[in-house]
Amino acid sequence: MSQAAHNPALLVLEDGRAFAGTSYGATGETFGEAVFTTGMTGYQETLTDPSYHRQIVTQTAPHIGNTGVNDEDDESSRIWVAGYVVRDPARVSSNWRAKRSLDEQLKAQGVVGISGIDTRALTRHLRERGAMRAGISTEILDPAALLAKVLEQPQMAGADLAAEVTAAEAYVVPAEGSKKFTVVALDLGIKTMTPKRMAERGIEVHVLPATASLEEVLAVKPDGIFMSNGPGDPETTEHPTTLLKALLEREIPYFGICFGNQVFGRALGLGTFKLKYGHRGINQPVLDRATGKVEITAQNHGFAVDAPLNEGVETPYGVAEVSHVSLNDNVVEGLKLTGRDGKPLAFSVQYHPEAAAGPHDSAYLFDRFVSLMEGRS
Ligand SMILES: NC(=O)CC[C@H](N)C(=O)O
Repeated sequence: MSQAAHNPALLVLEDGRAFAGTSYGATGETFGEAVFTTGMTGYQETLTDPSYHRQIVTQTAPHIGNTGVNDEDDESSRIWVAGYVVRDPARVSSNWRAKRSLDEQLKAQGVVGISGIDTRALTRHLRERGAMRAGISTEILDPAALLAKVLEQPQMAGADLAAEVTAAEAYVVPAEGSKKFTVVALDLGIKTMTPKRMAERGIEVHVLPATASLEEVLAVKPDGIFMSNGPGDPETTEHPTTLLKALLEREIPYFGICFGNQVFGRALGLGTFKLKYGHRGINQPVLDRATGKVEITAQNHGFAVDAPLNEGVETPYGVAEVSHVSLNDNVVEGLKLTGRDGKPLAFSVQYHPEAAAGPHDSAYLFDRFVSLMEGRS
């Protein structure tokens, strides 16, 4: 190991729990909400998921970095996690696509991390006490001093972050093969794989910044509307929620993923709330209540929609129902709306059917979006 790998680092949680470890990635200090993800693979996709903006992510899998970092698997243009916590980083990257080590990539992008700590104890702590603010430092190694800085940081509840991750300019992802439909995708922190999964099905995707107006959306003459995943508290999504209400009023088919599920819930008049420690990983079981099928899903959410599980909700746009639930804790994992004409109008899921790095059980939802638009064209 290099000399730098032996530099000390400190992780402190806002309730005072501290973990002394070794510097990993960039040196310096960083702050965010401490959360854990249970994915055994896909660390490159995790790191570049904009929904992790302002979060310090710990991997429950102990050995991370084995396959290095390649030029193909990024889910956006940069690493978004605020900090990274790994038990036992790989000393050697081994994969035919690897261009550099994970440690090098973290350093190149200035991402401060810590390794060599008991990530199982950290995960158990977050599971018992809930996700909470944290800091990692290679400079302040006194827990009380770092804790004082952690306590100055903003909470995730109430955080309005979409503007910090959205595209500055609109762009188009062309349909692969012959074009069947045009969709506007509102970018609240969209991942690369999402427009791609639509393009593969003949959809031309117009990705618009989170601030796009109703006029800008309608100017595209979309057959359908999509709203993406994204960081922050769904209670702050006033503009996307107002926009979606206007689009549902016009009976334009809608599909939402993750943040897009929460925006949909709010547009339907439902509330959202913060989960104790959230769902993050690529091994989360979900029940599709219409078919009785269980999907193993990719997830990354700390908030959820509050909806009655066993009765429909009357809304100005039709009747809404809970379509999917988590088999771990019954949290709402999907919503569907039947329009005033009795036909399906909109649906959304709290998890990630685009699922890079898998699993692909939920890819059928993109086909369902195509069918939804066919049913209304
Ligand atoms: N991946 C997402 O879109 C997450 C949505 C929201 N920020 C949450 O944590 O619940």
